[in-house]
Amino acid sequence: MISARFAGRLGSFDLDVAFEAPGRGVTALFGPSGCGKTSVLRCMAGLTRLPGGRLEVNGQIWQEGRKITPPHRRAVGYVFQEASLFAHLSVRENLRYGMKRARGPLRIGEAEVVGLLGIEALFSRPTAALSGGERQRVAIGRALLSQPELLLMDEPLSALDRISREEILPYLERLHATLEMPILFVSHDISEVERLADRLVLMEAGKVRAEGPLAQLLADPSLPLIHRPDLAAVIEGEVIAVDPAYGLSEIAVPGGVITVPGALGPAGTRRRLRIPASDVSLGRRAPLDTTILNALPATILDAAPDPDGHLTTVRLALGPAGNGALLLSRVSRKSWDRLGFAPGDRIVARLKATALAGRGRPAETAPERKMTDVPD
Ligand SMILES: Nc1ncnc2c1ncn2[C@@H]1O[C@H](COP(=O)(O)OP(=O)(O)OP(=O)(O)O)[C@@H](O)[C@H]1O
Repeated sequence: MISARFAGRLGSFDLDVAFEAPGRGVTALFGPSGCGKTSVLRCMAGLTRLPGGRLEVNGQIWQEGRKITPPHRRAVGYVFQEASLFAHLSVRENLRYGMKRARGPLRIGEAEVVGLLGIEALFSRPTAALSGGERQRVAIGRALLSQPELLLMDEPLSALDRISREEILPYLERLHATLEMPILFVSHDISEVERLADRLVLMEAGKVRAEGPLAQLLADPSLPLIHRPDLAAVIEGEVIAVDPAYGLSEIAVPGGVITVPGALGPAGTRRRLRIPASDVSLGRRAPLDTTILNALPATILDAAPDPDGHLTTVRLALGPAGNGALLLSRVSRKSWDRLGFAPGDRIVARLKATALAGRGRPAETAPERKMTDVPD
């Protein structure tokens, strides 16, 4: 468990934040440029000292007002935007440097780090011969081998091109699924946050505007995130069946089962789905003649027009009882008015399965089961 509060002045900037984060999983600090995200991470690492603060990490007090544990006495791993590897050392020597800096008891071994980040093949290379994504993986490995109690990542992907970013994201997802360690992740790219974070701390002008579970905050009608053009719901579920012939997987989510393209791993694998609001349409009943595979019973929670007034954003709860996962739909205000839906209405949400392609994320493995093995 992490409990953080930092208040004070940095030049002409006022920082006044307080938030909590669980002792495991990824908490994203998200907000516009200059809102104070890096300053919070620096306070957590002890690099910036604000006398009005308190920091507790898994039962250890690292700051209590002016009593501040210096950075070198904190078991913190820090990964920066640009991987700062030692140029004169090989990859393996860089990793060994991390091990020498180990503060706390052994939590993660070299073999596990190397396996998780896929860096064995890079071992003997000089760091100058690495791509941006490879450098960042080595930097993360070095940080992990210092046996941190807490891993801080400040925009670790923002210096990478889109392809390298896509390459490295699955490694970060694996870290998230495997490590028993809290990760504080700073980003101003919501798509990274949607893929990696469990919790969100939304910052604005040096303050915490809101904090809570990711899926809830992404869909909170009182927050500005609801108005973004690429609005999407993030839903966690479990693979229950795979149909290799059609290349489809069935994912059980709270309140329903969603069919998704791709063989998304053996039954039991946890997956995260990102479902764009623009790919969800609404109807009174299940469509008869359509190519749409997913027609899910749901209940309308509420609806609000977008700022320009042409679109309506609808929040839905999946399932016949209307208590399942939160789904979002963005429809034209004209069709919303024409259909005359209202909060509390039971409707059918239609999702285009292709809209979900490749957006799962692996977790624990479980024995393989095919769709054909699942009883009707
Ligand atoms: N040591 C300092 N002295 C003076 N001003 C500072 C100091 N540290 C941070 N600031 C100011 O605090 C504000 C917040 O900076 P910070 O880097 O924390 O924001 P950020 O949200 O991480 O921004 P970005 O997303 O652009 O990296 C900025 O206006 C910055 O200039």
